[in-house]
Amino acid sequence: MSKSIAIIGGGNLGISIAEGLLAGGFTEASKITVTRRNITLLQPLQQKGIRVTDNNPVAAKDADVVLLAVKPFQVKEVLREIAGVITPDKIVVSVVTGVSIPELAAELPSGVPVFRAMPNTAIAIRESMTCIAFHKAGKPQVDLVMEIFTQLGRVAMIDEQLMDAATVLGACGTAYAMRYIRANIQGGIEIGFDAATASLIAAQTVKGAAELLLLKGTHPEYEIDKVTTPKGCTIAGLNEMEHQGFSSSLIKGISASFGKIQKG
Ligand SMILES: NC(=O)C1=CN([C@@H]2O[C@H](COP(=O)(O)OP(=O)(O)OC[C@H]3O[C@@H](n4cnc5c(N)ncnc54)[C@H](OP(=O)(O)O)[C@@H]3O)[C@@H](O)[C@H]2O)C=CC1
Ligand SMILES: O=C(O)[C@@H]1CCC=N1
Repeated sequence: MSKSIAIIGGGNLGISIAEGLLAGGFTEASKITVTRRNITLLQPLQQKGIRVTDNNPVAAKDADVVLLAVKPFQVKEVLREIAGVITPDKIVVSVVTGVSIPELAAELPSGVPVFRAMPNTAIAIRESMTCIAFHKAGKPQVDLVMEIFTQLGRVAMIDEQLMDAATVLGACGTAYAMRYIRANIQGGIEIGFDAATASLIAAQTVKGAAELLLLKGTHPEYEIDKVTTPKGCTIAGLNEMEHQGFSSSLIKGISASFGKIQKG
């Protein structure tokens, strides 16, 4: 029998997860419930057969898996609201940034398995990178959470202490990649393409480069060596990018995002 899942907080990420779960066939639409206070914004999900409500305890009571996708400052209030219906046979999964498993578990009855997962918005098309951490969960619960997220992209099991780093590299990373692609589009237009053609070339080129690494397991520099003809245009462009601080600016940006999470 397929599992039921309640997504508490149907915003950007909550909706993306619901869409991904539906597309992946994890469970039928009627077994997915999404909550938020302003449920009119969930109508597109409702039209797909997903249940929507503003009643968190009712949604959580009916679910095998309760997935928390509210903003960090909202999560404790939500947990207090649903704690009474969370029994140890349920699994709680939080995608909330910067709230630790002990902080989440402190608001719940003892014995409830608590997971943190850090996906990104590509979960809507089942191409997420999701890092997962847990304390004190049994194999069946771990297997179920893995099953959910492997349908939605790739998964890495990590120590919870790396969750902030995972947030930066995996979740913020989608925005960094978009900015890189946008810059390519801007450059592409400057050298002659219309915006639509530049967008297609930039996005598919980045996708192909990523697939080379994922499918072949090679190092980026190995693939770069194959593109850089001696005295050619690729190395001229790459070196100019590095003179302008390309890699350094990315590393500093990643570090700034990480610092921001750790400050709270
Ligand atoms: N966006 C991303 O790429 C990623 C986000 N995250 C984390 O996921 C979480 C959600 O982020 P994101 O989706 O971007 O944020 P959003 O603000 O888009 O979504 C949060 C949702 O929670 C709902 N909400 C607020 N209070 C309640 C409540 N009491 N009961 C039910 N629903 C409630 C809000 O709707 P309403 O006001 O109508 O109730 C809103 O739709 C955050 O903690 C974020 O750090 C993690 C990884 C990636
Ligand atoms: O920007 C943020 O704080 C959240 C965390 C990861 C993606 N969005």
